[in-house]
Amino acid sequence: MEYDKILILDFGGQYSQLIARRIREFNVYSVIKAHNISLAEIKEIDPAAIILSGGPDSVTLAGAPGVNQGIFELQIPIMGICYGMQLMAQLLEGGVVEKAEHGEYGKANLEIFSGREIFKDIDSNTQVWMSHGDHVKQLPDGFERIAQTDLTETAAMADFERDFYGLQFHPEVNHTLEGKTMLHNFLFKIVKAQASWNMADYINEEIEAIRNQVGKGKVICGLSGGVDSAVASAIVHKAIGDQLTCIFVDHGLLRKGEAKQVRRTFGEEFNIPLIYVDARERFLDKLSGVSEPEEKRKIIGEEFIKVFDEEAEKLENVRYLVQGTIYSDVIESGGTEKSATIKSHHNVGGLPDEMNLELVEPLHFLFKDEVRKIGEVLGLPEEIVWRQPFPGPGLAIRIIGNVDKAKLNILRNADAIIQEEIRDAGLYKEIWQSFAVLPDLRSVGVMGDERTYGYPIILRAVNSDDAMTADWARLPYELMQSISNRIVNQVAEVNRVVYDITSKPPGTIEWE
Ligand SMILES: Nc1ncnc2c1ncn2[C@@H]1O[C@H](COP(=O)(O)OP(=O)(O)OP(=O)(O)O)[C@@H](O)[C@H]1O
Ligand SMILES: O=c1[nH]c(=O)c2[nH+]cn([C@@H]3O[C@H](COP(=O)(O)O)[C@@H](O)[C@H]3O)c2[nH]1
Ligand SMILES: NC(=O)CC[C@H](N)C(=O)O
Ligand SMILES: [Mg+2]
Repeated sequence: MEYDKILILDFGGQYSQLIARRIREFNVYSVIKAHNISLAEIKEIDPAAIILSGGPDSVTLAGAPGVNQGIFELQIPIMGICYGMQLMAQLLEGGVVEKAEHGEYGKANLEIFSGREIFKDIDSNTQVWMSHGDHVKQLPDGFERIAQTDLTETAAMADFERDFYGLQFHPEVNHTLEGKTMLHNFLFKIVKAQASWNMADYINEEIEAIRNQVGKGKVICGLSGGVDSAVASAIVHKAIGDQLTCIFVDHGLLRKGEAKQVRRTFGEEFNIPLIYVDARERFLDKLSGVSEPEEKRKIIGEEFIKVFDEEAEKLENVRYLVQGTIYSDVIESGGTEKSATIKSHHNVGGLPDEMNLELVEPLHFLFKDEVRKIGEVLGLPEEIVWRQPFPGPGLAIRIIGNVDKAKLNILRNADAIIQEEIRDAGLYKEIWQSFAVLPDLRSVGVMGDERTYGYPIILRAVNSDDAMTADWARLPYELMQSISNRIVNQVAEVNRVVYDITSKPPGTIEWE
């Protein structure tokens, strides 16, 4: 690979992947490694620059994660972000870090008084996002203070001679309004990187990695009809051709008409063999009487793997399972060392402990909008690339409490009306997800002078960039009225429609 590489050393920060993603957006290659890799490995990577990420630990405590001191002798630019800056200050001669009297969390005004290239084209006062309890008390030799906030004297520091920079705030998050400019300045004015890497290169690298991983072995791919698995299978197919077979599982938790539509679209558009598995009864049996959300997720995750195992057995000599897992699935499932489990995504935290098949996940570190870009580069049809996400556990996590056929029917009918109305209003692509939720309660209504006692349907529609955060969509009133009318009139068991106006956080997109 002949592009400039930016090496990110990870100290367990929540946003380490976001740093990598910002760099990819500038068409520069980046690679994330654990903070403690050896100097020899670093030299092998031969980075054009190193970024030290944030992290939950405190450098003031014994046993805090460190880094090989040799990086400071490589004569390449280094940027430390938050914990990374504190570590730099502690390791370099003369620097002192201590616990601050007060932490600084959230938005802050950064006052810049120097900075040359790193703060080029940025106003001297700009909003940044902070999340720290420690601060740099004394600068290491050769450094100067280049910015401050009300609470933090050294909010940024630089050694212009050696091109070492420390930022106490997080340039990678959107709340740091000029964060992208700062990273851009670092990459192109300081590192002088070439913007020569792109998604096509990503695809080629993945193809090579997949070939190395699977060799001549046979591979199956869980194909759901969603964009992630469509893109994952397309990449794997490019890599290994007819070693790949796709498996589409109908677990009885799909939406109205979905099984048919997926079989048609992929049967026609993809020249990859597709096996359809009718697993409706077995999933519903396993879910019968179960109401706890995490329990449902685990059951579904496990049953998926059983189905994949059985299909693999039939095909013989299959050792690998491709999944369209993306980074938000991993983070929410508590899949990185420090992250908490919000919900066990069936394809990550919901997997059984023992697995026969080895996973192949070419999109593991990407965010959804990047997956869509790859889908476009690969020339996948627009209806696949721009399909709204639909969770693997399907309608089971949109029915609060017990799942049964009667409830599935109600939810399917209500959901189909929402899909149709959103499409007719021309909003399908613009909205991240729009769907119905069926809660486990009923209320009183009056229809045709009769008392009704029926279920409400919760309408959920959100805007998002990457599913990590989301806001409820400001749907036009006429559209909401039309959805409400149609659902109450056409879905017999429903007598009320409500709209969910909660963002994420504090809510999540799905209800379970
Ligand atoms: N019904 C299914 N049959 C086979 N595999 C599935 C099914 N549902 C989900 N999977 C597998 O689980 C992975 C994760 O599901 P997820 O819903 O996150 O992705 P997706 O369906 O590919 O895309 P999207 O998020 O846009 O719906 C899929 O990429 C796929 O590999
Ligand atoms: O494949 C999946 N398996 C799952 O178990 C799962 N749970 C949530 N989702 C989808 O992930 C995104 C974030 O969802 P939440 O805000 O509800 O956590 C949203 O797009 C959800 O639809 C899932 N996808
Ligand atoms: N976000 C961070 O990297 C925090 C660094 C360190 N844990 C602090 O509180 O100062
Ligand atoms: Mg899906």
